[in-house]
Amino acid sequence: MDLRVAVLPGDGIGPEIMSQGLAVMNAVADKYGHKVECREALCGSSAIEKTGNPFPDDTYNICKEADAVLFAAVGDPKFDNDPTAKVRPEQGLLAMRKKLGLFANIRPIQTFKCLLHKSPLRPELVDGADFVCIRELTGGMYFGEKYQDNDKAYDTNYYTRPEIERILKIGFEYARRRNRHLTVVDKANVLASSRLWRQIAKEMEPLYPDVTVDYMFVDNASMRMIAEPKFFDVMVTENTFGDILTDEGSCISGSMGLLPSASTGESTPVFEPVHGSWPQAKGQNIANPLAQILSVAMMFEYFGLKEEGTLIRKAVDASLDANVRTPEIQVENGMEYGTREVGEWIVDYIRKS
Ligand SMILES: NC(=O)c1ccc[n+]([C@@H]2O[C@H](COP(=O)([O-])OP(=O)(O)OC[C@H]3O[C@@H](n4cnc5c(N)ncnc54)[C@H](O)[C@@H]3O)[C@@H](O)[C@H]2O)c1
Ligand SMILES: CC(C)[C@H](C(=O)O)[C@@H](O)C(=O)O
Ligand SMILES: [Mg+2]
Repeated sequence: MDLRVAVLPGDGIGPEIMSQGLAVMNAVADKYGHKVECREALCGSSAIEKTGNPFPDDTYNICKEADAVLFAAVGDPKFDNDPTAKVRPEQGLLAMRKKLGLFANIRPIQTFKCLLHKSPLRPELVDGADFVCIRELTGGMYFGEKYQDNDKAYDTNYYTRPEIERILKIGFEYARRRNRHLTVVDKANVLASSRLWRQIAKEMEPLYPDVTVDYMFVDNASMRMIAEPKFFDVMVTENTFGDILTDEGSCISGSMGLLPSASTGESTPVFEPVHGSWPQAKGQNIANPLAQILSVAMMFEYFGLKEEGTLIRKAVDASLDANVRTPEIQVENGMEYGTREVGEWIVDYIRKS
């Protein structure tokens, strides 16, 4: 297969983890005879510095013309610490999602046997936990009308029926392909937007008689995820709740550096870690590259290249089993491996497989 991939390394640890993601992608492509053509583009803080725009038109065009986008992370403390800054790196990520129509963000939460004890939860609670959060990605408070002055500010949690229907459809269909259990997470006891979500979900239920649906308030869901993560199979929720719940989900897996995602919808899909640019770790070679590498696996799988994805997952499992791990999931008194070394080990494993 010929693939054109737009590469957006972004800020902070972004370029370091992206290098490893690309090395793995190229190793897999070589092995299976795929031709991958990469074009790198600016996004986030580095794009603001060079162009004044966190998602320049050139970047948009490169993404639009590509078959897939590999995105790392954006964000910089100079903006995080200045709430008055009007132009912000994260706007680049949001603009990319909106302009490409990427309304469905697929965030799998999985566990790795050898990392069970790295979770702050008891190993028997997390052992076997495996669910997918389908996060709505182009609506809600992130994109509703906003206002801010010195005395007041608001964000509007705006959703329309078509926006809700299309993401719920993805949730129902995902549940069908898994264990047929869908949890709709909302705050329908308080929010009008959530009540519309719940109303539409109930209307759609009869179309999927084989799927068991339950409705859970987001505060309860955040507790249940920790108390009984194996309860969940597929969860579908709005933009803000999905953002928060999936960071919480990393505690089930054992590290933020383990969660990949796929943002899909109307145009070029984007494959991106759930985590951010972790600016404190920039240049230290300590960031876990696995979220980025597993995002590459999701990219191959998206194009129907199942074996390629499986090989990456096998290589990742093998690296963890061999204790080739970044510091945050390192075994006690184990050898230290950096971002680069973990990536190189995985590339080597793929070449030798
Ligand atoms: N998708 C994105 O680009 C994205 C996502 C979240 C946050 N951000 C931005 O990133 C910046 C930092 O935000 P934050 O500190 O809230 O979130 P963050 O995800 O960057 O980091 C939070 C914590 O997660 C852990 N972590 C993150 N990535 C890791 C990795 N690869 N390996 C190991 N551990 C990892 C670290 O302990 C870190 O302190 C902010 O500017 C924020 O806006 C960007
Ligand atoms: C950086 C930020 C805009 C982004 C979001 O909130 O969607 C991030 O937290 C994520 O989870 O991808
Ligand atoms: Mg987030």
